[in-house]
Amino acid sequence: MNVQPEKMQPEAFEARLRQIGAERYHDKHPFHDMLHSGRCTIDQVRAWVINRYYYQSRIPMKDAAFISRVTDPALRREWRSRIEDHDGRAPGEGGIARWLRLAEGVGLDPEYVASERGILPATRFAVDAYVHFVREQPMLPAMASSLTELFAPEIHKTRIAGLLKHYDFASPDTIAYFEHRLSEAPKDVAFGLAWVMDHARTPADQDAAAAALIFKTDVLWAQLDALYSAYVAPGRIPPGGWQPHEGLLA
Ligand SMILES: O=C(O)c1cc(C(=O)O)c2c(n1)C(=O)C(=O)c1cc(C(=O)O)[nH]c1-2
Repeated sequence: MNVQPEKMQPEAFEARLRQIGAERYHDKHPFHDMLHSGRCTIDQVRAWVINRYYYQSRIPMKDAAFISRVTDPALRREWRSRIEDHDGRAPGEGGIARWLRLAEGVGLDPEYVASERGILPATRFAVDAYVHFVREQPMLPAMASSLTELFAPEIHKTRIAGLLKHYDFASPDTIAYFEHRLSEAPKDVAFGLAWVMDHARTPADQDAAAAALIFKTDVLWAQLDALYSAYVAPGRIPPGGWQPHEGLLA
């Protein structure tokens, strides 16, 4: 006789999702250790800022892809604040503009950074995979893939403290991006988690949500692996990758 797998109770299911973060979130990546403890050179910080820009730039596109599939106006209304958080409501506002202020703070020309030149191939592949995932997968895994943000406030706090302590470029203005995320991310993820808990109605749904979260931790991890390989060890910058003298402020 076939034994049907049992649906996990809400507490156990949430614990399963949190365990994925505990084991796989990119706060454990050695590049983050270096960055937060002041062991990055300025060029390694610049490489991170340039590559991470690509992630930032694609987040509102993936949220727009998500919204484009939503039939419920209430869910669209809820989700669109994510796009506004990144794009702002006027030029110069929002997360992308704040990221470009960080770019300037580390001595990079924001126009160079926004041009997306010098992005590592693996960064592009990983980030594009996230956008495609959200565009193509069923709504439940698409939503669940954003739940890495459950773990983001802790890393943002560590980053704010670490950057302010160790790097001359760090000031409340240059790192304002992270301060804003401290209030934006918990609001988004509280909604996303409640929605996933509510809509994961079968064991297969729960498995799909967990797999989506694992996929997303891979998206984040792969970006840091690419950065580490190009700019830390072995220090092999792939063709087209940013070269440390490029894109600097005059
Ligand atoms: O600095 C980080 O470690 C980090 C991680 C993540 C994440 O967990 O995906 C996001 C962010 N930052 C972030 O700033 C952000 O706007 C964001 C949006 C999303 C998403 O999946 O919708 N993740 C993240």
